[in-house]
Amino acid sequence: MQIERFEIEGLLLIKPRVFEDNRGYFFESFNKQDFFAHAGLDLNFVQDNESMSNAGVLRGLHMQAPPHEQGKLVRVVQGKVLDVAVDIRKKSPTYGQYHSVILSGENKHQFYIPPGFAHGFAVLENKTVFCYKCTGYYNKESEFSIKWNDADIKIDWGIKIPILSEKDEKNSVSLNTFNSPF
Ligand SMILES: Cc1cn([C@H]2C[C@H](O)[C@@H](COP(=O)(O)OP(=O)(O)O[C@H]3O[C@@H](C)C(=O)[C@@H](O)[C@H]3O)O2)c(=O)[nH]c1=O
Repeated sequence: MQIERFEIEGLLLIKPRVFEDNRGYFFESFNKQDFFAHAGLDLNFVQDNESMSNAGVLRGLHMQAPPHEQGKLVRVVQGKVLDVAVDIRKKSPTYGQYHSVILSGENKHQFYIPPGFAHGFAVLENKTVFCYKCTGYYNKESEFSIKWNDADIKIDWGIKIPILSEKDEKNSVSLNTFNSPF
């Protein structure tokens, strides 16, 4: 397992060791001990999620407020996404900045997004299966959504008119009107 860090502190890209043979492939998609040894994080995941989306779908930018905040370890089993994390930690020197990575069934990379980030992804291939582990349970009342096309964050999604949920279309707020709970 290899770990890459970025300018925005806390975000991690995990590149697992993949074993390939005549049957196909095998890899450990999560190992608590290894994660602690390599990243120094003793994560306690309580919920696993899976979604499927077609190309052009954009889910995000989502987060849950404390005490229901979530760290997320996200990956793609099949297909490809542009995955984005936006720093919304008020005291962070990189507040309002984002980092994006390509996650695909092919590269098998995983992105760890700690609490204090808004998260979203744009789907680049049909029938993309997206899986993630969360350190907190889903709590509808604590959910917030920031506009995918926020004028201050300026995310380069590579999609002009995405397919959004009704919730993301109607209930997302701009970063400049958002009072971050982090
Ligand atoms: C996220 C979630 C949704 N649901 C339900 C609520 C709703 O009826 C249906 C679809 O929910 P959503 O539209 O919120 O799904 P989605 O837009 O895929 O939400 C997800 O987006 C990505 C970007 C994230 O970061 C996740 O944390 C999560 O917010 O599933 C749960 O029961 N448990 C959950 O953990």
